[in-house]
Amino acid sequence: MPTELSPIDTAKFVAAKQACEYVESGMKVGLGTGSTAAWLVQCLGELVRDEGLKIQGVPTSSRTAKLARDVGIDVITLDEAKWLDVTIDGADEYDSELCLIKGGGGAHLQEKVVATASDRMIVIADASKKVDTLGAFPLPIEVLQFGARTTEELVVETLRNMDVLGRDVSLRMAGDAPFITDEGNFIFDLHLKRIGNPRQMSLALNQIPGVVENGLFIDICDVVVVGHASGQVDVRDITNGTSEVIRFDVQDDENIFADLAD
Ligand SMILES: O=C(CO)[C@H](O)[C@H](O)COP(=O)(O)O
Repeated sequence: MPTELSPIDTAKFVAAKQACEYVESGMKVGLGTGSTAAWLVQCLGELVRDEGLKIQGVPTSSRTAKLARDVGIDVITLDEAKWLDVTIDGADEYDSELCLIKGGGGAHLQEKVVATASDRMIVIADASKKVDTLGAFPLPIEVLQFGARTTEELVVETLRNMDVLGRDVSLRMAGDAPFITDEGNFIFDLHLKRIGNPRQMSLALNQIPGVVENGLFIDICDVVVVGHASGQVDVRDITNGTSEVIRFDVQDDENIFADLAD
């Protein structure tokens, strides 16, 4: 583990570190997927190993499950947990109402199931994820492999009536083959450029039978924790309308990064 991080990793790391404040011993914690969530899992692992934090983690992907086990977090399934105290995850975009686009890492189905089964969802992000209007990031939808081409036609048809600026649909690939999710499904990325009405979009997409779940998270996220390369972290909680600014001293590697050094 490097003790010096790039500006973007510093931003992700300080957001993840601050989000650990929401986690207490005895909690069941949803563990997100992606590069920002990976920092969170590492920070929590450190607290488990060195400070006796006792949590049970519910991962949102096979990747996160492996990382969580590797860092010493007690991993359980969502069915074992039934309900979670908090889920902490990254996002591809968030707007002022904390509506999100997720699924850039192909895990939004499990992420949405886990976040919805939690008392609180905390998003950790760098400042580049903030948008005025969702949609510049392609919206992922997870679809059944069965009849995927027909589902694509139905998606294209549905988009005709939507307030968007682009309507291209692409099958997500992993090299020469389609990307396959942990649930064995395909992902279509919808290149919409601007989503005028995310709520309507989410409902319309989920009505198509072959669509398993779309990557819009609406009324799910409670708090956003935004890290900056300077070490500043902005916390906004929409459940109580509070905002807070925290500053980590990123010059002092001993203080901030040493925990993570091998
Ligand atoms: O939704 C996700 C994975 O499905 C991620 O949270 C999202 O893609 C953000 O990833 P990163 O933290 O690497 O920017």
